[in-house]
Amino acid sequence: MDPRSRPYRSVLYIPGSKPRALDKARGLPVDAIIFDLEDAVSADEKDNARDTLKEALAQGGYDPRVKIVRINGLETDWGADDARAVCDMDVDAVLLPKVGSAADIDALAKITGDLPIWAMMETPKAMLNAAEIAAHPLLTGMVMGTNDLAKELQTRFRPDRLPMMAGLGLCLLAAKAEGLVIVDGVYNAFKDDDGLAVECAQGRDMGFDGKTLIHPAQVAVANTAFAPSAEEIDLARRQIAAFEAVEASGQGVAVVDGKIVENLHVVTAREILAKAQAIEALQAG
Ligand SMILES: CC(C)(COP(=O)(O)OP(=O)(O)OC[C@H]1O[C@@H](n2cnc3c(N)ncnc32)[C@H](O)[C@@H]1OP(=O)(O)O)[C@@H](O)C(=O)NCCC(=O)NCCSC(=O)C[C@H](O)C(=O)O
Ligand SMILES: [Mg+2]
Repeated sequence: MDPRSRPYRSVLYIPGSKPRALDKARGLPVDAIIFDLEDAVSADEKDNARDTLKEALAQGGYDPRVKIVRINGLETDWGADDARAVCDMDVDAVLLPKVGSAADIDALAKITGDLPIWAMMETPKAMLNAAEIAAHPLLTGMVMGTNDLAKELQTRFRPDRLPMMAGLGLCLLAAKAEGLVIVDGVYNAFKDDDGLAVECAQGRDMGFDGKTLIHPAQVAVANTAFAPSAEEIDLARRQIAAFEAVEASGQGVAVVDGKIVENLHVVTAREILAKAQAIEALQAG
């Protein structure tokens, strides 16, 4: 199944150590959840968090959201135990932090077998090796780790994210070339809805499938930003209708709102409608 056939507008991190947040997530309208054992969990809590998460997932209540567990790196004291534990959890994928190369994905797959893998793209080495990481046969998704990337690049946080653009662009190219899901990094100021909306719009325009989030208050903004708008849906329908009409008369180019519509635009229009339908189905289900 094409991993991009499901919506990924909102992808919420939930600390695996927080039972209250794990419970809260059962009622949140997010498209996907990253159950976190890495940076949201302190060293003292790591082992307990693994057990707490295992219990929460066994209880269930998270479907139909996509369920992903972010483990600690395999070079840490906890990574291998996390990876073994994930094999016994009912999840869709395992997320490996600080991936540097395709060899890191191979090392995880030795433990997790054929479970789909997602990669945190958050180091300069990952940006430079994005193509080989994306081409790994078990990889189905990428998550931008913009906090770690900023740290490694020694950049300042800027609203336009100019210092990150090269890295974001390389990962987008790699993910799109391989048909992977790719979601944007988090927006740290979780009470600033306006700033979040600006960053979501930028990510959406660049081609990200959605945004990773750290707080329930961010969900609605991301869900709106990454869904096709009513205007986009209307335009897509009119483009398809106009193109089918000219095609029936033996021509290959239609004009809608003063702009040409060719076969390739119709492909995009159909993708927009399919995405809108997938979102509707998710909300209904
Ligand atoms: C940021 C927070 C520490 C704030 O927590 P808190 O003070 O508890 O917030 P609220 O009181 O406003 O919470 C209201 C209710 O919502 C629940 N809650 C809060 N956060 C979450 C969540 N992420 N998922 C589900 N539910 C959540 C609270 O439990 C309250 O519930 P209730 O009492 O029942 O009403 C906190 O939001 C937080 O810890 N967020 C997650 C932080 C995190 O995951 N960080 C790691 C990921 S970011 C990262 O690592 C990026 C990447 O690697 C990079 O490099 O960029
Ligand atoms: Mg990180």
